[in-house]
Amino acid sequence: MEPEMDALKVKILPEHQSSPSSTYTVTKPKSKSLILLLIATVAVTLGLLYVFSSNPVLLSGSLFCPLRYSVLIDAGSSGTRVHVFAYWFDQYGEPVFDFGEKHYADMKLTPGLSAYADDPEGASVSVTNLVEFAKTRIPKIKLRTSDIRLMGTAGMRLLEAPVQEQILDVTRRVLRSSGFMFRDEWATVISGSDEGIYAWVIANHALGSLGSDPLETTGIVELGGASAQATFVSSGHVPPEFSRTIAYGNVSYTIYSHSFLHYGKDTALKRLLESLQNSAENSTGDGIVEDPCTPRGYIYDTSSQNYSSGFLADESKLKGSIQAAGNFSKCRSATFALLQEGKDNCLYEHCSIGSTFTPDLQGSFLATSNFYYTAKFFELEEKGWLSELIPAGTKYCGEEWSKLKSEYPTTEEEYLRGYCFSSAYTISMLHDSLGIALDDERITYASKAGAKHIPLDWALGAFILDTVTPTSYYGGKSRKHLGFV
Ligand SMILES: Nc1nc2c(ncn2[C@@H]2O[C@H](COP(=O)(O)OP(=O)(O)OP(=O)(O)O)[C@@H](O)[C@H]2O)c(=O)[nH]1
Ligand SMILES: [Ca+2]
Repeated sequence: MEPEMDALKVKILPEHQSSPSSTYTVTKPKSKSLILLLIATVAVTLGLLYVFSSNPVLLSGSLFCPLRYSVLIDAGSSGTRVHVFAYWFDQYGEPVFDFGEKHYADMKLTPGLSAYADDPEGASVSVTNLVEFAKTRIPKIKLRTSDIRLMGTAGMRLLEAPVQEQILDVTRRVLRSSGFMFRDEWATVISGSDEGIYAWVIANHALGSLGSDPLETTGIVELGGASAQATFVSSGHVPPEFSRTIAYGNVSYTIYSHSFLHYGKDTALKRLLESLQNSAENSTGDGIVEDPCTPRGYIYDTSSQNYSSGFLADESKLKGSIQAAGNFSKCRSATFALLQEGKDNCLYEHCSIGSTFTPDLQGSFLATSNFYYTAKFFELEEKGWLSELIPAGTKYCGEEWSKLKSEYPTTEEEYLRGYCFSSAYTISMLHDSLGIALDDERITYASKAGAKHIPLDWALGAFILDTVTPTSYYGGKSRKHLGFV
């Protein structure tokens, strides 16, 4: 995304703003005809201003509404992504967001920062590269007034606090010297509840339901690498520990938001394999236990370094005790058992996953991240996809690994190996545990939403919310109410 060049050739800048590179300097006219040319140019410009002023969008980002920039780094378990936003405030002081390629750019690097637990300094390379990418998308003159923030999610949440801080301190050092506007407290690990709210915000912004009737909004269920989120407006009772209230425009939303830590696709698969290994070690038979979530013939010789998330167990340790024996219904039962672990510690009227309360899901939902990747791989219909996933997963889990590799030669093995597991896990989570009916057409899978196909990345929701509502980031103010950005 090149900084948007100005539509007009002659800029009349507000006096407080230095003239950016795109402004042409009008030189002293040498003759009468030049003076006439200058007068004609100014007259045409004023005429255009009058015409355009009735249509602010055309003026946005160039004349009275200069582009502003913000950078957000999402430190996820399977990768770190930098998001670069260009935005402006219209003549009413309202922020204008555009996530098209002219005003938005992103890049992802693997592995995630949590993979540097044993070498926190190693995280600096990743963050430096992401910062350099961001700098290619923002005019140099704007860097010092553009904020950069880093938000860690489940991958970082799973680290011991001291290790988290070591990695965060490394990122703070890089961000301090980046040339962007930065404060140490802007590199943090966010709560799962915040992560869910941000994803809900971008989804409803994209769908145009942000600011409308709460019961018209769309919920989000997201299956990440190390955590899963469920976020939606519930008309039922929500205990305060699961309830979040956000105001957008003049509408207040009371939202159920929870992040199921350890229940991401990668961490759940790791837990399943570890539990199988434990039962192999405790078995009285030949010490080999079947793994119903991995296609027959798969050899557990992948060291976790080969996986982007770094969360999958070092599978080579599993050799000799676990045998791949893909079987969808057995995998669905095994993953359901995983989701029900800890249920006897439930303190609520009912718990959906572990000892966590979830109100009955209501309204429409978007299923994102690994739910999306799995449904997309099986080329399922967007509506009614859950019921289709069962036969598709049953067939896939029953295939030989060598056949799958030859059938999908361009699919990364890390992903190919996980589709048996993720198909069964999707059903045991969304249907068996959260109670979504298999034929419920209100839940669709997606990675983008709305007429403008906006990416459903929680980071975009964080950017929106922090621009329009006061946050601790700016001493209780929002970007909208601050002069510097
Ligand atoms: N099948 C498939 N899986 C993918 C692809 N890209 C990413 N993933 C998987 O999707 C998950 C990443 O989704 P994200 O929501 O970005 O998860 P994350 O941010 O890395 O992890 P969290 O810290 O839990 O949020 C990981 O499990 C990846 O292995 C893809 O192209 N295909
Ligand atoms: Ca994520």
